[in-house]
Amino acid sequence: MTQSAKPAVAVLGAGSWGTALAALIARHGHRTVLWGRDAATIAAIEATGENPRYLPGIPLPGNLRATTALPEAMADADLVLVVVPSHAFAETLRALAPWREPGAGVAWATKGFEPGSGRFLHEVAGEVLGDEVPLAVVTGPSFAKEVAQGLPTALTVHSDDAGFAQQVAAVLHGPAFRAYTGDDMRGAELGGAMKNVLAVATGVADGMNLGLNARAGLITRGLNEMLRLNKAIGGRPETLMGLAGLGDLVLTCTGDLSRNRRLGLALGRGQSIEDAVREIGQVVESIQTADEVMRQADAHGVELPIAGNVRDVLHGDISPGEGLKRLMAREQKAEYPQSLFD
Ligand SMILES: NC(=O)C1=CN([C@@H]2O[C@H](COP(=O)(O)OP(=O)(O)OC[C@H]3O[C@@H](n4cnc5c(N)ncnc54)[C@H](OP(=O)(O)O)[C@@H]3O)[C@@H](O)[C@H]2O)C=CC1
Ligand SMILES: O=C(CO)COP(=O)(O)O
Repeated sequence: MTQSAKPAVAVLGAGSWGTALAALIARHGHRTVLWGRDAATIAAIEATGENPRYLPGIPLPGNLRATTALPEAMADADLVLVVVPSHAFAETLRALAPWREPGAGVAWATKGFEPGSGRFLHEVAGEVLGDEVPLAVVTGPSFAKEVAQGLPTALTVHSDDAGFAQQVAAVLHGPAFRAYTGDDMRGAELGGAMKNVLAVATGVADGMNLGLNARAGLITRGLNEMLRLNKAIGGRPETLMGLAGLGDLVLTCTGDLSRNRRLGLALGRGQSIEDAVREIGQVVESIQTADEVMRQADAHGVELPIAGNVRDVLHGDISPGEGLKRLMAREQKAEYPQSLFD
């Protein structure tokens, strides 16, 4: 640990969420270095104290440093927080590994699975970094813009290493930010990934003006899909009933700051996926995550009608209207054929 009692933190990924988390941590008095690959964005942060591309108009704390040099960001960092999109997760871990200080744990706020393999991110991290490195996932209902603005937020940090979960939570916890801890990495990662796919569904319904009943029905049955897959993959039900599941599901399904919801809204209004993604101009994790969620579901023999229809709409195989028809035509059944809480 550095001279001051507070751990020094390297935040890797200078998009909206990496910048917001780095600003939060710097405000808490930690030596914080934000790494990003785009020289123009990093230079602008250093020169103007603002991230003009991802968080325009929001002042960043004066003690936050930014760099494009990974070794510089990693030097003397007691804790590493990875906040790149899921498609860049493995390559970022491989890049940071040689520069990690001995004893420094690695946490991530990325949501999704490894594209292509469908592996959980903690599995990827364990393989790339080895068993000895403390790992944690940071997840929960948290729009970057609101965190950057200092608005009250609660999220959760899950790790197999209780001490590391506590260290990461302590770095994040502050006057406007509550960080809880838990030890269910699988459930926490599943919740963060699945809510993005389900947000597309509610966005589509709202884009088609299907009403508030439809939205509430999709959120609730979406939670049911999360709980069912969670049971199959060995996550704990309470994780999905908390910040990592229900909390993030409600936020993303109802809040127009969500890029995944906005994608659904655009599709429901008849826009093409290409145009919608171009207009959003930021990462929309559901596009890859829908495939990986369905890969997990198929592997475990779990039926996920909402997520499956989202996947088919995102592939362009069916229209949003056809997706709706399919969901409404499903057989009548018990709400909980078996308990998901045992
Ligand atoms: N924004 C939010 O409110 C929240 C986001 N998340 C999650 O955080 C993760 C990051 O998303 P977010 O910050 O929002 O995304 P943004 O679209 O805001 O930013 C993406 C960032 O990732 C960078 N990037 C893309 N590819 C690579 C790569 N191969 N190597 C290094 N950097 C790369 C981009 O760099 P460049 O500009 O050069 O393309 C950019 O800095 C996602 O998994 C998301 O789900 C979680 C909670 C909240
Ligand atoms: O994960 C998020 C909020 O918790 C951000 O959601 P979007 O990626 O849909 O914007």
